[in-house]
Amino acid sequence: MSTTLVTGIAELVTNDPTHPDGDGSPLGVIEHAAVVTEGDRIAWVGRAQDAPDADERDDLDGRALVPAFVDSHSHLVFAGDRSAEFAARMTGTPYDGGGIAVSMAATRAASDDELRALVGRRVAEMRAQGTGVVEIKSGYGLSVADEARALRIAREFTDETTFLGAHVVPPEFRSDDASRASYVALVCGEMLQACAPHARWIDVFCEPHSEFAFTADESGQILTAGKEAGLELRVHGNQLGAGPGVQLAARLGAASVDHCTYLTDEDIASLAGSSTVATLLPGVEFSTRSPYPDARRLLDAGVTVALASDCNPGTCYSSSMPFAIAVAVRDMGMTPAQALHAATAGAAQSLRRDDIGVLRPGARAELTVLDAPSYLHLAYRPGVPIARRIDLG
Ligand SMILES: N=CN[C@@H](CCC(=O)O)C(=O)O
Ligand SMILES: [Zn+2]
Repeated sequence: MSTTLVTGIAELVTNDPTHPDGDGSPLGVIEHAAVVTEGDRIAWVGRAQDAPDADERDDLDGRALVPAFVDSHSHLVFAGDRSAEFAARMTGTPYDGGGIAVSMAATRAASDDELRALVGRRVAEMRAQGTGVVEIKSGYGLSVADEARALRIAREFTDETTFLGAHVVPPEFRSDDASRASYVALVCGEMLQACAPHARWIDVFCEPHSEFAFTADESGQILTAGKEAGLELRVHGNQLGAGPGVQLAARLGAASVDHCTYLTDEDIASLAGSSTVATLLPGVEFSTRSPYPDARRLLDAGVTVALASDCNPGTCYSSSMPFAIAVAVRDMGMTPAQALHAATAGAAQSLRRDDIGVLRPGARAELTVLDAPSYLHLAYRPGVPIARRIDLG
């Protein structure tokens, strides 16, 4: 297998605090560094002066190199857009999840090839901004065939696929309580059976503040059925107000609870005593004019925090992890180091992966180069396209 020596790295973020050449911080920063890759894996990391030889060389000419961003929350399988809904929100209309049915109708009407092309374009957009591994959810099909199709297409782009039949109750099941209950039964039964072969994860929009989303009881039923079918758990929780999602996720051992816009002290205590990662989605508060959560409350309590884009047509049509980092630093109380760690190692932990989000021998060679001498520029230069994933494999 061919090896490549990457030189000219002014600043290398390893996320390996134990590296002997590192600064001992959680980012494990090495100055004047080099990296050797072998195929799709990291073979060596250290100071440039100690670097071994390799078949090929790539000189970064004084740039910073970081682990590729891990985008652990996205909804890329959709057709159409909801720009008019966004414009209405900017003049005061609150977000309530009702628009998901609009995207559902457009997505159901699209052909497989149209959806595949749309997802491909969005993944390429992410890669061009420094993202490596991406998680992709279903959730705009909301029928057995349309959810399974969304996951089959998502699987063409990533192994991190998430069944989100419980995104909202679709309009055809909203007439009364019995009809709603029959949708929950469908998600737990036939839909789950059709989708589980194409998914690693199951997720639910647990949100009592939206009439379209799911209660704690319904969410618990759906997550438990998913777990029995061999899927691992994720939760959309506490997005529109304080609610049961965070504590449900912690109790059921979910890998991640995402949004966490509104958190009580009890929510934070339950996360601190669990293995559940709190995934913050700064683009959502930005694009819905919602209050930003205080990431410091979580970090001070010892909770692992991840950042992700939540790229979707409703609450945040941005695929940019550097944007999420910049907003988290500006408005959520994170330091630039905490935000980068959350967008790489934290997000990897939310996917229960130890082979990404870190640059150490044996990890995947998922590398992002910055057109800047330091990772600080990610937040310092918002909106400037300085990050790009490099593929040496
Ligand atoms: N809130 C639930 N789901 C998405 C939004 C989906 C949409 O509005 O289309 C989210 O993560 O914010
Ligand atoms: Zn989401």
